[in-house]
Amino acid sequence: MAVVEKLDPESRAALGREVPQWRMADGRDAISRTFKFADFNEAWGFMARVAMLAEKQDHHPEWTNVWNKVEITLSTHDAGGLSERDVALAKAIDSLLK
Ligand SMILES: C[C@H](O)[C@H](O)[C@H]1CNC2=NC(N)=NC(=O)C2=N1
Repeated sequence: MAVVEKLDPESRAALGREVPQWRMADGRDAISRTFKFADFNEAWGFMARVAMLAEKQDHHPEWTNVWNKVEITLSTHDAGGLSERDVALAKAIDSLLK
């Protein structure tokens, strides 16, 4: 397994521009975003697509789903915090909505 580095300060400072829809997760070195859909069917379809992205990137979300709401938190367990992998997955997830 390649060593995964935590985000460097410049990349951290750029998060607001790179992934503007994501916020820092409370008390964690992680980013979170909440998605709301019309109903469970839409939410589940979104989760299925995120799951495929996660498998493709070998980078997996921490997530909860309540009916039409999906909350996703991204952090890199192998790095003990945020890494470029989290930014990449967040961008890929956002692109599912376009
Ligand atoms: C063996 C496997 O490649 C690693 O465990 C991957 C899987 N998915 C992962 N997902 C996340 N979020 N962090 C990781 O460190 C991670 N590591």
